[in-house]
Amino acid sequence: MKKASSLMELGFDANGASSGFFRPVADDAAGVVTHRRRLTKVSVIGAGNVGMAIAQTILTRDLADEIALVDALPDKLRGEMLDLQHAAAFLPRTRLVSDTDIAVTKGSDLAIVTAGARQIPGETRLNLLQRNVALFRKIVPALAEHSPDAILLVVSNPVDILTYVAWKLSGFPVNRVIGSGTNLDSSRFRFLLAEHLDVNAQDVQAYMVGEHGDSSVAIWSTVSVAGMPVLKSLQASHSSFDEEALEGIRRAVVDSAYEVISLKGYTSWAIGYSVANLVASILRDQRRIHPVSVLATGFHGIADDHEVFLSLPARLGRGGVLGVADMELTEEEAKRLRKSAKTLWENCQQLLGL
Ligand SMILES: NC(=O)C1=CN([C@@H]2O[C@H](COP(=O)(O)OP(=O)(O)OC[C@H]3O[C@@H](n4cnc5c(N)ncnc54)[C@H](O)[C@@H]3O)[C@@H](O)[C@H]2O)C=CC1
Ligand SMILES: CC(=O)C(=O)O
Repeated sequence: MKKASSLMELGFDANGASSGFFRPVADDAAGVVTHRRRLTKVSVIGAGNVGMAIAQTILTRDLADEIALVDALPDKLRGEMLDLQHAAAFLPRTRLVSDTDIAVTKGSDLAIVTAGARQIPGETRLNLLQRNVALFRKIVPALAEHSPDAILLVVSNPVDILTYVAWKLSGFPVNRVIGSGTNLDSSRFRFLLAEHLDVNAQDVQAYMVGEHGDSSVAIWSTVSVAGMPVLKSLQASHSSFDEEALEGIRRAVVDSAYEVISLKGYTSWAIGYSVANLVASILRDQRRIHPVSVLATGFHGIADDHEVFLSLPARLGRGGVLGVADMELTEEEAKRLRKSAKTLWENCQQLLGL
C-alpha cells in the first residue's frame, strides 16, 4: 500500500485542481491576488514531547501559516506530522512540513529548538549540558544559515546556558536569541499563589527570575493581585509567611518539574503553552512582558565581564527582545540573583573555546 500525506504523493497533479470549483471574480485574472504575500513560518527542531506540545499549541492558537518540524528520527517525525495534519478539519489552516534535513526550516521567522537529551528522574538540568552542547554545534549554525533573519527561541535544557551557546554559534544579534527561561517557572509560581488566594492565575503578577532550574529566584517583593502587594497582606494575616515559608514555596515551584518528571517521565503541556505564549507575543508584536532568558550582563550587579543569560522580565515583540525591565529588587533578592548568575557563569566557563 502506498503511503502519502497528499494526493500529489499518490501521483495526482494538483496544478489547476481548484479551477474546477472556482472562477476568478475578474475577467483579468492576473489582477486577482490569490495568495497572501508574506506568510509566517515557525520551525520546531526536535519533535519529541516538548516540540510536539509546542507545535500543537501554536496550531490551535493560529500563530503561524507554516510549521516546519525537524527531528533525527524519520519515522517518528513523519508519524507526528501526519497525526497533526489529520486534524486539519478542526484547525485553522496551517501548512505542515517535516524533514530530517534542517534545510526544511529555510526562511523561518522563528526557530524553536527543543532537540536534545532530557532529564531522567533525579537528574538536574545542568547534567544535560555536554550532551546538548554537542547537538547545538550541529543544529544552530545550520539554522542560522537557512534563516539568517529569524528569531531563535531555545527551550532545550539547561536552557540558559544553551541560549548563550546558541547566541555564540548563530552570530545573531542578542535581541534575536531568547531562552524560554522562567516563563514556565513563573506560571507554576502564579498557579500556587492563585490556588491559595482563590483567584485566576492570570490575575497574579509574580516573577521567578534567574536560572530556569534549582537556583531560580522568586521575587516576592513585587508579587501583586489587583495592584495590591500580596506578601504584605499575607504576612499581616498569617505570621507563618516567614523567610523559611517563602523559601519552601520557591522550592515547591522548583520541585514541581522534578515531580512531573518522576510521575510521567517528562514535562510537556505547561512548556507547550508557555512557549506558545511567547510565540504570540513575538510574532504578533504584542510587547508583553515575560520572564525569559536574555543577556543579563550589568543588571542587578551582574559583572560587566560576565556574559551570562538568565531570566529577567523582558518586553517581547517582532524584533525579539525589545528591552529588559530594570526591576526594583530587595538586597536579598539581588544577592540571590547574582548567586544564580554565578552558577550559570561557572558552567559557561567550562564551555570556553566554543
Ligand atoms: N526550558 C524548559 O522549560 C523545558 C525544557 N525541556 C527540555 O526540552 C528538551 C526536549 O525534551 P523532550 O521533548 O521531553 O525530549 P524527547 O526525548 O521527547 O525529544 C527530544 C527530541 O530531539 C530529537 N533529536 C535528537 N537529536 C536531534 C537532532 N540532531 N536534530 C533534530 N532532532 C534531534 C530526538 O529524536 C527527540 O525526538 C530537553 O532538553 C528537556 O530538558 C523540557 C521541558 C521544559
Ligand atoms: C523539564 C523542565 O525544564 C521543566 O519542566 O521545567
